[in-house]
Amino acid sequence: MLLRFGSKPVLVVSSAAAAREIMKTQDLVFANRPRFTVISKLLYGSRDVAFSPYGEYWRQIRSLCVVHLLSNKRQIRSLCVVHLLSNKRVLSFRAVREEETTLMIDKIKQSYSSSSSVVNLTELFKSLTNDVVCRVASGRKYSEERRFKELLREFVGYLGFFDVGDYIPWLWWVNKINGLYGRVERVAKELDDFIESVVEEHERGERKGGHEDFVDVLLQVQRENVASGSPIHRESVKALILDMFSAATDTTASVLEWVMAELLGHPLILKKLQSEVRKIAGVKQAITEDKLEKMPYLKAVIKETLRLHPPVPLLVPRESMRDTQVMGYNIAARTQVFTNIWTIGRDLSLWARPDEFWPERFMDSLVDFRGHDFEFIPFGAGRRGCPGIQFATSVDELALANLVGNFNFSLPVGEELDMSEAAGLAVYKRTTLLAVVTPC
Ligand code: HEM
Repeated sequence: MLLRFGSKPVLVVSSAAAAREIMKTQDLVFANRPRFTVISKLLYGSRDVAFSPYGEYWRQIRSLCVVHLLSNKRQIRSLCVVHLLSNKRVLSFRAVREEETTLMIDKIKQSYSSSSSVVNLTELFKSLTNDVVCRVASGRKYSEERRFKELLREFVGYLGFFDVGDYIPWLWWVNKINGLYGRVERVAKELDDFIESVVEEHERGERKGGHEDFVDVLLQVQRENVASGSPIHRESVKALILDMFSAATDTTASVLEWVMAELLGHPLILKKLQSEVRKIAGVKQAITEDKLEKMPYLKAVIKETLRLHPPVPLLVPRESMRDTQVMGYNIAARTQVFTNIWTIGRDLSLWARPDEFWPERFMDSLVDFRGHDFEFIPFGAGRRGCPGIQFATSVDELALANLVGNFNFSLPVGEELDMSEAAGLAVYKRTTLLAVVTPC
């Protein structure tokens, strides 16, 4: 569907065939991101990976995050072989994930042994993902620093904000007058102070923590590039750290929230999942990652959740870099593209019983979310596809296995399951997910 929002042409893609055309056949043409005023204020002029325009700078910082840095190019040359988000690197943070998952399980045990057996799962999942991401990114948790959490929440909220001035340029003043830009600048400044202190702490070598974290690696690469005469800007380092915090936390937590909501609404599926997990790992055991490979139903349950509740339902917008044609329609240069994967995931021509939560559809099926099957692209696809797939699925699978392996869940008495969604960059349940949790 081709629309016009003010002065901007906007293409909304709602079929797997059109998504394939945009993210595979013409991936290069649509590899740009539109420029958004609010995002630019928050992310140092879009110096991060997710919102930076397509080009040499984006290629460099993305490869810094994803592939090893052994390029012959002068700009970002490095002797260190790092894969910040590569499978190998993600595996190296296994101990962090296992420790934090065990802490989450202990918190639940404490709650039912002390007062109430009703647990706020939404809060628990946000804390888990926040703690894992903070430890991997900066070597420590900030659970006690409430202001940081509030700032991050405001920051993520603004990332999903629709700014009328981006579409109707002569209305640019509206959000200046109503104070929005002022609030955004205040959040950006406070977050910058915080991230700067994290970076300085690393530079002074004051950080305690066993493993080399994301900030260590970025600073190491920065030092090497200063030596080779092509420095990475300080603001790029800070934008990349913010990308980690914002792209990883809410998306990963939202999957856990939706999967548990679906399981509470489908007790037979929950039972089937529990029996798979307990058969492989035993009852009330701390489940380690090596066991997950033997749990195909668990993986199918997570896939089915991503199909029905993709955390980023319109993907991150793309922009065409030149005039082109998509499925016979003329598309002008600088057209914004939103891919509606929520609709594609429920397309009757692609999925049997599309509105039903039915994980069995993924058993013995080769359909996967890695960007090759365009009927199922919760992480996007192509050049701009999500580099955090392994990171997110490792956290979610481990947490889910431990939850259903250790506990039984039901809805609190008198509570109805509310499956409505709240708007935002990552789509959460509109209401908090509460559950009665009892030992199995
Ligand atoms: C369930 C969790 C997650 C979901 C559903 C998700 C989804 C997405 C989507 C839809 C995109 C845009 C893809 C496109 O334009 O084709 C994206 C981009 C991105 N994601 Fe994720 N993501 C998740 C977790 C993560 C994690 C854990 C990280 C980092 C540790 C991460 C880092 C990024 C980055 C850096 C980009 C921008 C890539 C670029 O523009 O080159 N994501 N993600």
